[in-house]
Amino acid sequence: MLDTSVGAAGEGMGVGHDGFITLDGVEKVFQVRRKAGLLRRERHEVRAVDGISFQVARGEMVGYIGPNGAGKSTTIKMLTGILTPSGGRLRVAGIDPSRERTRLAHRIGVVFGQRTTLWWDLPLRDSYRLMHRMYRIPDRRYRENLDRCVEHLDLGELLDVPVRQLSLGQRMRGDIAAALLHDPEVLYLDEPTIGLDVISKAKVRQFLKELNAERGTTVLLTTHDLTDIEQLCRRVMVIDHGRLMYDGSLAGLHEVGESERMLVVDLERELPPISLESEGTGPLVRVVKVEGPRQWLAFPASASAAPLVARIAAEYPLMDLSVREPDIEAVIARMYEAAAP
Ligand SMILES: Nc1ncnc2c1ncn2[C@@H]1O[C@H](COP(=O)(O)OP(=O)(O)OP(=O)(O)O)[C@@H](O)[C@H]1O
Repeated sequence: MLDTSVGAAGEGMGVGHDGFITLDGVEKVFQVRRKAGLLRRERHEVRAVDGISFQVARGEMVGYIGPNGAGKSTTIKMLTGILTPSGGRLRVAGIDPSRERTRLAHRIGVVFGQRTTLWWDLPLRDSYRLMHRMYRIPDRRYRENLDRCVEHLDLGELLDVPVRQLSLGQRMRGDIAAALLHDPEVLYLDEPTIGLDVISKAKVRQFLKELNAERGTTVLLTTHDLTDIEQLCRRVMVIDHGRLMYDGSLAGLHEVGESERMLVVDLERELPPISLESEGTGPLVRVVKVEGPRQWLAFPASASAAPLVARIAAEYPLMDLSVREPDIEAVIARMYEAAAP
């Protein structure tokens, strides 16, 4: 197991962030029973979160990533008070979530991408009205917040549609609005862009950026999409097997993992492999595959794609181009390899 905070120098090392959200040695152990023979079942422990400590300052937007089963959702559930930690100390805005869950609920918003907090049979509008009453949101504030969400999340045409009839992407936008109607100071987003098309993803990200800039909302974001992190978070924490493995910048994580991003280039015609050299440093890209007019070029994930795109556009007959992020599992696997003796 790697040490915690393998992070990049300087940024976001888990120190120096005053603690609006504070975790100190937090643990969550589940007791499960599993089959051990035809009739016998034995008890066994799952350490979903295994002694995690970090602080998030007010107004920060932090990515919280890791492979499946790493302990991300369990952490978020403890931060909302849904689950009680088995050990350690946890505070959100000075509140112990599991002891004062209702008081905390007025100050936080939560979006679980895989599940909805909306009423399945009701149109969005009615779900929002119920929240208006539940959270006792002043009328004017409610209307302003709803208008803003409707505009930025494109909900106008969806307000009278029952939630069960919405697509996953539409439902997600509806859920994000629901989490924001009461002006939460902290927003937990668990896979908020899952199932969204490229345009909806861009809209949601833009909206979150504005929310953070204008209202200073603190955001903890769990995602499998590294582009979410790249565009929203200066700081990323990586969790694996319930432990904090890294706390720093995304570029730093790519450096530690020596990961690569991929340019997928569509040329006007079939051509020999693209070659981009730079004086002194040698090749800037590595051609991984050529299939007719399409070429796949790998480059270090910590480098900027913009100058490479500009060079390709200037030197080759370019039709189309996209950038693919490395997946989180691959980055983490390389992190382990890099740390192995
Ligand atoms: N209620 C529960 N009872 C028993 N085990 C659980 C429970 N909830 C989670 N776990 C286990 O705890 C571990 C962490 O799960 P968690 O859902 O927090 O992971 P995750 O990082 O959110 O994963 P994913 O990306 O797949 O959502 C997993 O091994 C999971 O099976």
